[in-house]
Amino acid sequence: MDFQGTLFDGGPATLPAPGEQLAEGLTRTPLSRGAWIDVCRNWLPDADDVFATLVADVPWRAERRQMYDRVVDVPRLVHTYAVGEPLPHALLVEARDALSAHYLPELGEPFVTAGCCYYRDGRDSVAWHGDTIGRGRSQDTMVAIVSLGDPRRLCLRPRGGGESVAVEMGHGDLVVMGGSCQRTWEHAVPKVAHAGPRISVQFRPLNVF
Ligand SMILES: O=C(O)CCC(=O)C(=O)O
Ligand SMILES: [Fe+2]
Repeated sequence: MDFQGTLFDGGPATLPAPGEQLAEGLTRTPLSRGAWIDVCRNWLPDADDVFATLVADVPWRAERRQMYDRVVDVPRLVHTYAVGEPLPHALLVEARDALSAHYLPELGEPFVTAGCCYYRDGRDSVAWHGDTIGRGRSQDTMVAIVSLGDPRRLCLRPRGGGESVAVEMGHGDLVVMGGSCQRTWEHAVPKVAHAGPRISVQFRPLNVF
């Protein structure tokens, strides 16, 4: 597997003071129509250990069905941790709580669910969609993604047409889609010719899917 290890290997498996660390490390890119993305590189400590634990311990199931606002082809494995369900790694609890604390003034509520997706190789992908099953259809919200394993591109394009943008999501990186992003833009993780395994953990507020 050729993803880069973290700087934190062997160090204490805790996040630095969340507000401080996120406030310093995040870069916000405004998109059009009130959408934006925040990116923080190398955010999650011990990403190697979290990745290995998730591969082994998450009850992965195949997903290939209708989802979001249309029928999309979804070749990847998934599992969602619902509200109150224990997460499979302590660092994910820390990450979720750090995100909730940092974004509370803007979001007004905590992140409470964790959707996990396992892209086994470059053939696994998710097609263009917005997370619009719940409140994301009509309200501003946030979806915070922690990426583990091989880097993959998150592509975003305005609904109804326009130029797309792409963010590389690397091992331990944090990418947050916010504002109107779920309803005014779409996102996708396209297939690529060569990629090793990648896991995405998406933290969402209540009733955002
Ligand atoms: O793989 C990712 O990071 C994005 C996944 C996604 O957009 C979704 O599951 O709704
Ligand atoms: Fe999505």
